[in-house]
Amino acid sequence: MTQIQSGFEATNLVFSYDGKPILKDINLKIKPGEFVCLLGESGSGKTTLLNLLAGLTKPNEGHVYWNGKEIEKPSSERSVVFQDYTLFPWLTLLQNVSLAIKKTKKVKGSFAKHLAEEYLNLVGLSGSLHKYPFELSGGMRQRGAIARALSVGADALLLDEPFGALDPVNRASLQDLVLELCRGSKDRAITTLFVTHDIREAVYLGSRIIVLGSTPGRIIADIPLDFPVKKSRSEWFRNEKVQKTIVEIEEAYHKDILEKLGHTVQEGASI
Ligand SMILES: Nc1ncnc2c1ncn2[C@@H]1O[C@H](COP(=O)(O)OP(=O)(O)OP(=O)(O)O)[C@@H](O)[C@H]1O
Repeated sequence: MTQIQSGFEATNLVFSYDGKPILKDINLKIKPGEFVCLLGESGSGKTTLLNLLAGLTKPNEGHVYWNGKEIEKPSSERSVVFQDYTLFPWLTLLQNVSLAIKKTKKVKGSFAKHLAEEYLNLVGLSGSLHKYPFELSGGMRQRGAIARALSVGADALLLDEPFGALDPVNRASLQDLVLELCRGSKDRAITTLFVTHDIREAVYLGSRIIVLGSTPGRIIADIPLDFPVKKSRSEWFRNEKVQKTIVEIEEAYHKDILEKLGHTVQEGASI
């Protein structure tokens, strides 16, 4: 069955590991250019959902589409960035990114190198092209991973807690970089799914937030965001609307916990 909807679409998704239900009744559309942050407590199935959209896993029931075509396997159209740095340790930054370009775009080595340099410049790593991953800080390695993910021409970026291991300063700087790369350009809208445990990070980055409740994972809140333009970070976080949204999301978590303890919560109730 082919869907005409572009971007991501998941319909009636069910997923289990060894008979244990992990995701249930997931119906989700992510429009081209949307930046969706996925929150949910540990074990709620965030990585599993990301893997399904990446094509790394297949659903037991239901369908997952990218630009109207059923997702059967991973594709360079949808790049993934994990928390653990995934650069090849035996290659320099430049070689890591060039190799990805050569493999996916089938271009000559010299052109791949040129393109790789452009992407590494874009993420602020022009001074470290010939360094090996072990010579770089965690933040620099994640910049490299983002450059590599984008350099293959991906239209979708799937990021799984990419900044979870970074200190607050590096984390803030990487957040702004991702915002600029994914949401900054009108010419090339990158559809993004960003998994995080950090509500503030989700609110800062997302154009929409989805919260997964657990056992089994299902969508318990789907919140579109429309905030003022970000100038000063601290000022932005003091904004009343921003603060109200952070509280609303905390309440969604709380509601899920109440439900698990046996309290009645109306199905599909909005928060
Ligand atoms: N390969 C696997 N085999 C069996 N069970 C798995 C496998 N991968 C994940 N699980 C289980 O599936 C459930 C969901 O895992 P998943 O990693 O998707 O959750 P998560 O929300 O991303 O968690 P976290 O926030 O801790 O990363 C967990 O109970 C986990 O133990």
